[in-house]
Amino acid sequence: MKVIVKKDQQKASVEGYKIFKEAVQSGAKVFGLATGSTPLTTYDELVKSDLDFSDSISINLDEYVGISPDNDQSYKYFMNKYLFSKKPFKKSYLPDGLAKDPKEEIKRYDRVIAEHPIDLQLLGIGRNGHIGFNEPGTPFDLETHVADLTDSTIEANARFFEHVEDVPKQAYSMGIGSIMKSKKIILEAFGANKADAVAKMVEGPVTEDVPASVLQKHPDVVVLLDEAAASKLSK
Ligand SMILES: N[C@@H]1[C@@H](O)[C@H](O)[C@@H](COP(=O)(O)O)O[C@@H]1O
Repeated sequence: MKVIVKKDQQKASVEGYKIFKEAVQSGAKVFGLATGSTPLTTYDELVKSDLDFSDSISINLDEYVGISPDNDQSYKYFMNKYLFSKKPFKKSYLPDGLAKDPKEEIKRYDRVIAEHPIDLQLLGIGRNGHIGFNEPGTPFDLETHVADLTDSTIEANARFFEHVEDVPKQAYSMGIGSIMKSKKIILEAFGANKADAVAKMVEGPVTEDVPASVLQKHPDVVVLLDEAAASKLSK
């Protein structure tokens, strides 16, 4: 794992942008994308740039179950608002939160990922070390699945909803098995409330209790941090 610490989120996001640029220049065509507040500033950098994704594919990590794409809390809505409307891709894939048959939807999404191997995957991290919606205890070899969100994730995401009861309890998530097949991975984490998860991910044992710790086993991961998120690393 290569760990890069910058003074603040803005400066770290410029590094994120540079990694996207290098990937584009070396022919990357499939980008794995994430939602949450963390990647927003990196998306801003992409939007400002002259990078062209009109011949590229994006595949998002996850989507809430039971939420329609035009609900402003859906991840589809989020991606359209912050990235796709300003920087279009040839084709953008997300799980369909309203799919009638979840088993079929899981198969469909696994096919999408298999047909479009991810060149560069962008990740955030949850306070409990989750990536995508792979919560603690999720087997490392799992592919797309419906995840039950933990109470801490529901609480963390409640800030985007009017009431905590409105936060969906389940989500489709790309599995760790698929994430680990990405050629290159950037994990971004900003703010003091991510410092524990970051220290466990980088310096702790590789364990399903801290899903992001699996990244220690991937050959090409860049961890981009601000100083607050790096504050519990030993060096
Ligand atoms: N499924 C998403 C994750 O992909 C994201 O990394 C995490 C952290 O979000 P934030 O970046 O807002 O802290 O939240 C959600 O649970």
